[in-house]
Amino acid sequence: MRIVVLAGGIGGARFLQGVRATGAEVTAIVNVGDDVTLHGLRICPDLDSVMYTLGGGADAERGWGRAGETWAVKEELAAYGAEPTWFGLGDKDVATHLVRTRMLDAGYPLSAVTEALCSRWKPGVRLLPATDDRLETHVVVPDPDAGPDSPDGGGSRAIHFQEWWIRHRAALPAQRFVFIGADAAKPAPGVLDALAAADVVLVAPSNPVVSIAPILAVGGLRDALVAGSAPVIGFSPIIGGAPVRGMADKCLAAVDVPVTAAGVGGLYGARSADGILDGWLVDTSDAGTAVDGVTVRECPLWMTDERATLAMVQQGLTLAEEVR
Ligand SMILES: C[C@H](OP(=O)(O)O)C(=O)O
Repeated sequence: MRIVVLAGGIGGARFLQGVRATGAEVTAIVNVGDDVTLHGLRICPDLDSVMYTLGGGADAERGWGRAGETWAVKEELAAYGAEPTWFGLGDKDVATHLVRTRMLDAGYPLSAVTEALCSRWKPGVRLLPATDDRLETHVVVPDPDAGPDSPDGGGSRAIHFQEWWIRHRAALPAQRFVFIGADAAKPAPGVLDALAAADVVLVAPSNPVVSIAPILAVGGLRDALVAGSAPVIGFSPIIGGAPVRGMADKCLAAVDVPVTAAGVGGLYGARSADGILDGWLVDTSDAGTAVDGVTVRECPLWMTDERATLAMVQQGLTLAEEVR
C-alpha cells in the first residue's frame, strides 16, 4: 500500500512514526514555509524534525532538535552580539545546516539535498519538501509606526514566521499569514507522482494554518490532491478545544476559525465542496463533531507512543476504506 502524508514538523514527525509502523510505502510531503536563513545557514525546521525523529536522533523530550545537543556555537554567536540570538541553533544541528547550505550553494535543489541528508538518517519514509522553490510564511502583525508602504496600507508589518513563533512566542496578534512565493512555486520532483500513485492520503494532525496550508498553497499541489483517486483522511490537531501541542490556537484565531475539531475540519472542508477531505478523524472526547460533506469518525488521537499512533493511523486507513 502507498500512503502519502502531508506533514509539518513536530506533530508531523510523531504521526509519521505511526504511519511508518504500518509497513506501507510512505511518502511525506513536508512544509517548507518555516524555512529560514540565519547566520548564512539554510535551516529547514520541519524537514529536520521529521528526519531526526524518524532517524532516531531527535530530542524526544524537547520535541525539536538533536538528542544530546550542545550550544557552544549559539553562545559564541551571542558573545559576538551576532543577531538573531533568539533562534535555538544547536552545535550538532549546525552541521546539518552547513551540509545543506553548501549543497544548495552548489546548485542542488532542496529535494536532492534532503535525500542526501536522509541517506545518513534513513528515516524509513521518503521525505519530499513540498517545493524546491522559495516559499516563506510571513505573519502580518500590528505596528503603529508602520508607514503607508507597509502591508494593508499602514499600521502593520510582516515578519518571518520564525520571528513571530520563536522570538515573540506567537504573542503578537497575527492579522494574517502570507505564503510568499507560493503561487509561483512548483511541487518538488516526486510530489505530483506520489499523489497520483497514492492509495490513501493522510493529513497529519499538524498545524493547519502554518504547516498544512503552505503545502496546499504550492501551485498545482492542492488541485493534484483533489483530482487524485485516493481518499483523503485528516486527523484533528485539536482535542477538546485545545491544540495537542504547539500554538495552533493562536494561528486559528488569526484566520477566524474556532479552536475545535469541527472548526479545523470545516477549514479543510469537504472534497465534494471545494475542500480537500473525504474523512475526518476526531478524538473520542470530541464525539458528535460534524463537518458538512465529510465522514467523521472518532478514536483516541493522543500520540503518546508509537503504538497509540499506529492505532489511530489504522483507524484512518479503515475510514479510507469506508469512504472509498
Ligand atoms: C505540534 C505542531 O507541529 P507541526 O507538525 O505543525 O510542526 C505545531 O507546532 O503546531
